[in-house]
Amino acid sequence: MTPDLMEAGARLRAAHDARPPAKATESGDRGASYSRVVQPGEVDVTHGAILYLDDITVSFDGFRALNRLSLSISAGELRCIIGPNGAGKTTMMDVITGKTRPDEGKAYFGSTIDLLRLRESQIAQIGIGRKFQKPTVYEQLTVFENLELALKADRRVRASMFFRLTGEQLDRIGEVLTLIHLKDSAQRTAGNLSHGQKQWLEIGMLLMQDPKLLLLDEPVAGMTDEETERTAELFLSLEGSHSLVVVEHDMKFIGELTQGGRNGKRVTVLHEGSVLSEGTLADVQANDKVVEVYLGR
Ligand SMILES: Nc1ncnc2c1ncn2[C@@H]1O[C@H](COP(=O)(O)OP(=O)(O)OP(=O)(O)O)[C@@H](O)[C@H]1O
Repeated sequence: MTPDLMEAGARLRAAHDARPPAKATESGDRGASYSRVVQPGEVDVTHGAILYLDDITVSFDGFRALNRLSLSISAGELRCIIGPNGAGKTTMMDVITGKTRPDEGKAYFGSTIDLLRLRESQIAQIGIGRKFQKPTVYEQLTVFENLELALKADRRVRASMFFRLTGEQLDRIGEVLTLIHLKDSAQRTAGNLSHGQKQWLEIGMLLMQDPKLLLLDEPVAGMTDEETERTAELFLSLEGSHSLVVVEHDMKFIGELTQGGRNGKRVTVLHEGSVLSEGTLADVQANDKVVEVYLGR
C-alpha cells in the first residue's frame, strides 16, 4: 500500500470517529443499563423485519421534522421512499444512521439491536451503509484503490498499515467492479469518471463493507437516462441479498425499480414527518391525499 493510501485511510477513520451526533440527548443514559456486545454482521431477522421504526419524533426548535413516524422494512426488501421537499426523508435517514437522536420513539435493526443506543460509527460497523446524495469518492485515487480503501475503512490505522489483500478480497473487488459497471475502469483515476460512474463507485465502496441494509439518498440525481436505468438494474440485482431503502424524487426511476425484480414492491410516501400512504406504486399514485400533496390541491 502506498503512503498516500495509508494517510487517506487514517484521515477517513479520524474524520469518521470525530463526527459528533447532531443531537445527543439520550444515548448515554439509555445505553448504560443493559448494553449488549455488538458483533459485526449479527442481525436477528427471524421476525422478518431488518429495520423497525416506531413512533419516531424529531423536533428542531419545536418544529416536528418527524412526527410519530413508524416504518418497517423486511429483510431483503427494496423499499422506495418518496415525498415532497421537507417531508422528513433525510431526517429519517439521519435517525437510522445515528446522526440525529430522536426526542421519542424506537429504532431497531433486526429485532434485537437498539439503534438509539449506538454511535454513528457503530451503526456503520453493524451493517447499515449510507450513500449520500453527492458522491464522495477519493478523486486522486484509482477506482481500484477507492474500493481497496473501503475494505480497510473499518480497520484501525495500525492494522491497516500491515494490511495485504487476500485472494478472497481481490475476488470481492472484482465482483463489485463488475456489479457497478467499472471493471474496465479499475485503473482510472476516480476524478476522471462521469458523475454517474462516481455514484456507482461510491455504491461499490459501500458494498465492499458488505452492509445488510443500504440507505440510498437520491442516487440517480444528475444521472443520464442510461445511467439511471443501469442503476435500477444494479439495485434490483442487490434485492434479496441486501435490504435497500431508496429515497428518490425521480418517478421514472421509481417506476423502473418497482416494475423489476420481486413482485409487490412497496412505496412509502412521507409527508410532514409521517407516513401518508404506503402500498404498490399504483396504490399510492391513486391515493387522493398523495395527489393533493404533490399537486398542492
Ligand atoms: N438541523 C435542522 N434544523 C432545523 N430544521 C431542520 C433541520 N434539518 C431539517 N430541518 C427541517 O425539517 C424538515 C424536514 O427536512 P428533511 O431534510 O428531512 O426533508 P426531506 O424530505 O429530506 O426534504 P428534501 O426532499 O428537500 O431533501 C424541513 O422542514 C427542514 O427544513
